[in-house]
Amino acid sequence: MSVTPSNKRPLYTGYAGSALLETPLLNKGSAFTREERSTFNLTGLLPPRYETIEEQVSRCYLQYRSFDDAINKHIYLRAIQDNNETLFYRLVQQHLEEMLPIIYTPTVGDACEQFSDIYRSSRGLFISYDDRYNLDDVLRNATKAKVKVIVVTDGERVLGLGDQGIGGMGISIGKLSLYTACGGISPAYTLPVMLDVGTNNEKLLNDPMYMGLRQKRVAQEQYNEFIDLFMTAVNRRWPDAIIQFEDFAQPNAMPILQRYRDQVCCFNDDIQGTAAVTVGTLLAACRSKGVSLHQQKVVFVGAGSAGCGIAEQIISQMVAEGATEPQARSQIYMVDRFGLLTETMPDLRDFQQALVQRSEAISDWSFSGDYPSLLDVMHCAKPTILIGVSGQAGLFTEQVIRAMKKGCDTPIIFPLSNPSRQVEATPEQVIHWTDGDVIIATGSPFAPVTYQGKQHLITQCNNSYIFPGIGLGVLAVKARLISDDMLRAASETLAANSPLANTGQGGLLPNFTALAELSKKIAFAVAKVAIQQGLALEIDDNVLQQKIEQNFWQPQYRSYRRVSN
Ligand SMILES: O=C([O-])CC(=O)C(=O)O
Ligand SMILES: [Mg+2]
Repeated sequence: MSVTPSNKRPLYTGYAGSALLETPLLNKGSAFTREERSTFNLTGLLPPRYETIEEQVSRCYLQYRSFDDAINKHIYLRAIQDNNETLFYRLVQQHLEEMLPIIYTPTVGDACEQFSDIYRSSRGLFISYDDRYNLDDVLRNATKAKVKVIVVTDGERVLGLGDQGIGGMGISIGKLSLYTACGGISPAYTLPVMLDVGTNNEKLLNDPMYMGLRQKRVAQEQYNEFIDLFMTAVNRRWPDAIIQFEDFAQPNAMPILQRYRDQVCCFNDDIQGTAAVTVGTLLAACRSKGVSLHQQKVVFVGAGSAGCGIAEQIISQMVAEGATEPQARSQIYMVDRFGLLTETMPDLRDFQQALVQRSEAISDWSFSGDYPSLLDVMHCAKPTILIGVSGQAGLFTEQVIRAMKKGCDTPIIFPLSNPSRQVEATPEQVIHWTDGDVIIATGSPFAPVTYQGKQHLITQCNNSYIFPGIGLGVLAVKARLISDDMLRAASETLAANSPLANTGQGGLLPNFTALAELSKKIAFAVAKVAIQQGLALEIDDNVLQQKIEQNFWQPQYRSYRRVSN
């Protein structure tokens, strides 16, 4: 069977003249040919030379290099995105490693914080609480007829930067840029959404530039009603779209996921995406060390929904490897603000209750406070894995890391908090404090560290390894829901592609430049599980592979045919 990939087919459009140049999904700028300029009333609107996309990319890159600050590079790239999406993705594709930290973590964090200050042009949907009874109309205003992936945030917990109000739109945009650049989802099918229910960030409320609702976040009951209205309206308008929840605050993230995950094709990136990438990276780390995950003792710093989500996924992986569930649970230590979560600790959330340590398990520990501190846990439990999801810089102190190293060889240490400045310890610190005998991965990108003549690559354990592939797989087979087993398939595929585990060399995870190929593999594995679980279209492996390849959008200009409006 040979089918023309979607980007090779001509596109029929009624847009012409300046309207065509102002439509970022269609604009080709100086690459409009002589014939196109004549057919689409563009003659005279552009400099006379006809350029290729490669020539356009060269000019953009030259301009890009003229900016020194990351935030200015970000603003520049976003401007190209809002002017000519094909060119934007071609540029990013050609300079992926250099530009991902600019359009995504860590610079996207600054862009969220400064969102109103650097605002240039509209993108996506801002759905304000005031419009809650008008949602059908608002969704109609999104000119995209077919939306396949939505990233929605309410901006309450953006990366490790807390409440950013409408600034959260920056993260929805950034995630979707990766869906396209690394997951091959056409930008014509993606929609960033910001649900504006106010902000509790005083600085923003007092900032004359702030462009969101100037009020405190609405009360819980109103909030729940709003989310429900949104989910219902979105499902009515685009019943097949994947909805990715992003950067919701802890008290809402898990309940929203639980509420909708069995009804709508949705997932929470911070809980499930982060869990899937962390488990995949841990599996790779264990394999490269020659040990099994189910033999490890794991300490978490940060027992929020992200930390607990990862812990649960580790437990199910340990069980899949043959551990009993109680055994697996006994090997997980969750440390939060007040210390180790134990069964006597009051006011725990439901999802934390299942992860407490039993009193008898720590009865012979010596510690001075009400609950064991992180350092106490290091001394008494002798963990082999340490994961930071606290959102707080500096929590992995020298004392903590040295205590861990004393208790085990080659500890596995993942300070995952984002962006870079929120990291629990920098890779350089961790490498020094462990005398270079450590396996490390971070959430944000860090440069390699040379210690005693040896170069350590710093793997970026970021959910961007997971979500583009999930999207591609789910869309290939029109999966109805996203199950835990689908996420586990993503983790295992990631681990199976670890350069370090497979060859003893290179990073724990493939380079970002390999993300597109990796996403296709993840998509295949995820889609297969969806089919096996009866959640998707039944198609055979060859057809599935073909669909994934064919659906993978490439940033190339299509030829246009004019139709009358
Ligand atoms: O965006 C990232 O880099 C990872 C993520 O989801 C978060 O930290 O909330
Ligand atoms: Mg996030």
